[in-house]
This record gives sequence, structure tokens and C-alpha cells, in this order.
Amino acid sequence: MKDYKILVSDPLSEEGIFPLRDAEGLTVVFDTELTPQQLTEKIGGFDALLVRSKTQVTRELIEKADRLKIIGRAGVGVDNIDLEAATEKGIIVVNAPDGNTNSAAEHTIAMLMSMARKIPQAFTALRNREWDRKSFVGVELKGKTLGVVGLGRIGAEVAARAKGQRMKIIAYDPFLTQERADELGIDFGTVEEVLKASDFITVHTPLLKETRHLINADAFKIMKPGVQIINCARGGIIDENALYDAIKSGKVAGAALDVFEQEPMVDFRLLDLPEVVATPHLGASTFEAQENVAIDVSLDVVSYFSTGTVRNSVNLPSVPSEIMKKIEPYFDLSERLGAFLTDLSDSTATEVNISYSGELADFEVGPLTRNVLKGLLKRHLGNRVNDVNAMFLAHQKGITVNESKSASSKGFTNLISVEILTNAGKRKTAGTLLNGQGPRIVKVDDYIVDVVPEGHLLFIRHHDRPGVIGRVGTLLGQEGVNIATMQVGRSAEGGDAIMMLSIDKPAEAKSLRQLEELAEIDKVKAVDL
Ligand SMILES: NC(=O)c1ccc[n+]([C@@H]2O[C@H](COP(=O)([O-])OP(=O)(O)OC[C@H]3O[C@@H](n4cnc5c(N)ncnc54)[C@H](O)[C@@H]3O)[C@@H](O)[C@H]2O)c1
Ligand SMILES: O=C(O)CC[C@@H](O)C(=O)O
Repeated sequence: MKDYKILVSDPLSEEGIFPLRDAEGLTVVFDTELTPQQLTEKIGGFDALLVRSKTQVTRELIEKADRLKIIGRAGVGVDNIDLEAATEKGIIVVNAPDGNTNSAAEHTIAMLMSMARKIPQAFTALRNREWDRKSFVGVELKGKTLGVVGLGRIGAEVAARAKGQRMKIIAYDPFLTQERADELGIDFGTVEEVLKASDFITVHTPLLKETRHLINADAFKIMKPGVQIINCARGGIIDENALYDAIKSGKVAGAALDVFEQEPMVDFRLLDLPEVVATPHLGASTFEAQENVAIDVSLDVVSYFSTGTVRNSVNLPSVPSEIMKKIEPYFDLSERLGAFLTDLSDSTATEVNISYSGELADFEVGPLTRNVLKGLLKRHLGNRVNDVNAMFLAHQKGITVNESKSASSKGFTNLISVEILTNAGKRKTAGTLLNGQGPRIVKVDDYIVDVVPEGHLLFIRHHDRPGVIGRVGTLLGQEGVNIATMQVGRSAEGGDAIMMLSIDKPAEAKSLRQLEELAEIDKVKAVDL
């Protein structure tokens, strides 16, 4: 192995990085007190950067990182790394998704119990020489309902441990199925059902556009009075201002927080409330977890420099160049078809069937399948889904993926047909690349359409009656939403029909509801591509 320099800019377990120390040709530099400015000045001299959650690997930093080939995140969340910038610059990002699951789950249970029995508050009083046995009366966990929002690795471990406390568990996760819930011996429901039913609520999702302020003022309104809430996942999933108000109003009886909207913390208001217990992002701070995650990222760095392969890539495109040239033009279309079907569906896929016809049948289509899956999964899993891990994540989420090829061109030079099976039924679409005109969606369910898969789209299922199209146009017009293009398809005159509209700006939720209230309309779905 040639000489590579590795910068460790956050405190990582010295024991855990032994694979780096043992490998020939690698020089490891620990410099964990650098300011962002100092790091930016220094980064140009390194081939690898290892971080935890403190170092912000921003676009500005990456732009200066001209030698950098790999970034290792010793932990799960990669929200402190600009993945897009890293990918654009061809830098592989790896993480350590499993190494701290146990510690984070144990910390969550510790926080739950500390909060329920007011242990930190009682200890603080005792330390102040106050023998106060009246102010710290807690509540039992036994028989209470714990709502788990996000039942991934950590959420599932927390649920299993809370069952040991004789708690009832109800969970929401877009990938949770009846079978999986039965297997875990828990109930499942929508987010609203979970929030309404729970005495304690714990969140374990990544921080994404969809999960930012998932627990907000409206969410607190539907919770039980006296609910207690835990966040050991990511600051920002709970709206801290709304939490403050909900505690002050008496609606929320306790909050246990390990993570905050801004870290290191700058707004300490919540900590002034006696109902709050908190730790400074310590979920993964155990010797075991730190060693595990340091070993995992170090092994990947060594493997990358010695063989060019990694296990836990978050962004590595792995397509041989000769195949790449032939199929690259279809990457974007395939991803958009996946995203389109997710937006169109009321439920997540349990099975995905992808069929390639025409000239595509001659190619290795695995990378296209991964792009379809990427589009399907990204809506729920965010940017950590990429070409490399899309198939793995689909399998992990219990999704069966089938790929088939057919030489018959079905009237198109090339065609990608995608069908998903969900608990709410089957949805289908197909797309093609029109010579010189770019990508098109040419089929939605059983209807033939011709839609450019980009921007804001509206899918409307309706009954073919005179005046429906006019009413849709009028209603959207009243809301200031301009229709750029419209496609209509129907099964038969007077039968079931669909409209596909491309609109210049997203329609408000209120307009979508009003459209759905029209007698002739069955379903309205907004799609953003
Ligand atoms: N406090 C800490 O030190 C610490 C330590 C480890 C991990 N974490 C954080 O904990 C979180 C969970 O980590 P993990 O390893 O279990 O991740 P994971 O990917 O295994 O699980 C996340 C789950 O959230 C689900 N999800 C996505 N969007 C959702 C939504 N809108 N509603 C409900 N569920 C949704 C996903 O389907 C997935 O199953 C991450 O944010 C991670 O960064 C924090
Ligand atoms: O590095 C840490 O201690 C925090 C890690 C944790 O937030 C994670 O997402 O893995």
C-alpha cells in the first residue's frame, strides 16, 4: 500500500483504530481540537478523514480537500457530512451503522427510567444537602404504553428492552409490516395513532426533511395529558420551542433529551424546567460502542486503500465504466420512476418488480434496478440510500425485488416498467428515453400517458364526466396554481380515468383536499420529482 495520511478530527477510540496502526503505509494524525478554519486549512494534506458527530464536513471543507479519498463516520448519522459534495468530488463516505446500536438503545432506556423516576433531579437536590422525598414522586413503567417512532436498529432494540419492563409497545415506521410487528410482539399504527395511544414516546428516526419537527405543537395537542417524551436520535425531530410550551402548559410531564437542535447547546431554556432530564449527546458514548465504531470505519479505510472495496459505503457508485457508458443515460429515469411510485402510493412497497425491454434487455441492468430502489427508498430513508446500498436496504426493509428482461420492445426502443406491491394494493408505471427528447413516463397503472418526469406533478384518479377537467383547472387557478401540461387517460367513455398535471408550483394541502372533495374525484396525489 502506498503512503496515505489519515486525519482523525473527533475523539475516536485509540484502541479501535488498531487496523489503521497495523497497516503498512498509513500515517494517523489525531487533531481533535481544530477550529473549522484550521481544519479547512489542513485538510488538503490528507487522504482520509475520520469523524464522529462534532466535525462538520461541509461543502467548503470538501472543496479544499483535494487529496481526500474517503471520509469515515464513526457512528450512524451522516448528517454532519455533506454527502452530495463528497459524492460530487468522488469521495467515498463510510459509516459504522451497527457498532453503537446497543449503547444508544441502553442510553434511551436509561433516560426513560431517569425521567420516569426523576433520578437526576433527586440527585441534584441531595447533592445540595436537601433530603426531599416529596418532590420526586415518579410513575411506573409497567403496564404503560411506549410509542416508538422509527423502528429501525435502535428503535427495535429499545422496544425489545421496554417489553422487559412490562411495557406495551406501539410503533410507527413506514417499513413496519403486520408480520414484523407480530414477530416483535408489538402493535403498530400511524404516527397519529402512536402519539394518541402512548404514555411515553421515544423517537428513533434519522433527521430528514420529513422528520424535522415531526413532534411539533400539533403533535403535542393529540398526545395524552401527562405524556413523557424521549429523544436520543437527532435534535430537530422534536420542535424544542413547542416542547417548552407543552411542558409549561402541563401537557407534557417529562422530557429526556440526549440531542438538541443546536449542538453544542446554546439555548438552555429547556434545562431550566424541572421536568427535563438531559445528556450532551452521549447515546453512543460507551467504551464498547466507541471501540466498535472505530474498528468498523478503520477496517473500511484499510480495505479501501488496499483493495478499493468497502463494506459500509454511504455513497459509493460501483459501476464498471464500460457498462456505465451504456446505461448511465437511464439512471435518472429509473430513480424518478421509483420516486414517482412512492409518491403515488399510500403505503410502502413489500415487493418491487422491474422489467426491462427493448435495447435495455442486452445490458447489465443491476445499476438501473438500484436506481429504481434508490428513488423508492429515498423518500423515507433520505440521502443515505445510494447505488451501493439501495439493494441491501431494500432487503433489510423486507422488500422483495424481482428483475426481468424482455427483448420485445412493446413499441418503444427501450422501456423500464416498475410495479410495486404494497399493503394498499398494486401500483405500476413505465418510462422510456425518447430519442432526443429525454425521459418520459408513458404508463401509469393501466393508462397510457406522456409525462416529463420532473417538477411538481399532480396525479388525479376520477370518473370520466363532462366538466371535471374544468373544475380541477378552476380550483387550482383560484389557488394561483398554473397548469403547465395536462394528460388525461380513461378506461372507457364514462369509466374510470386519470389526469396527470404538471404544475408550476406545489399545490397547497388545502387545495389537494378540496380537489379530493369533488364528487367525481377519487384520489389526488402530489408528486415532486
Ligand atoms: N444519541 C446518539 O448518540 C445516537 C447514537 C446512534 C444513533 N443515533 C441516531 O438514532 C437514529 C436511529 O438510528 P438507527 O441506527 O436505528 O437508524 P435506522 O436507519 O436503523 O432506523 C431509522 C428508522 O427510521 C425510520 N423512519 C424514517 N422516516 C420515518 C418517519 N417519518 N417516521 C417514522 N419512522 C421513520 C426508517 O424507516 C428506519 O427504520 C438516527 O437518527 C441516528 O443518527 C443517535
Ligand atoms: O459520535 C457520537 O458520539 C454520536 C453518534 C451518534 O449520534 C450516531 O449517529 O451514531
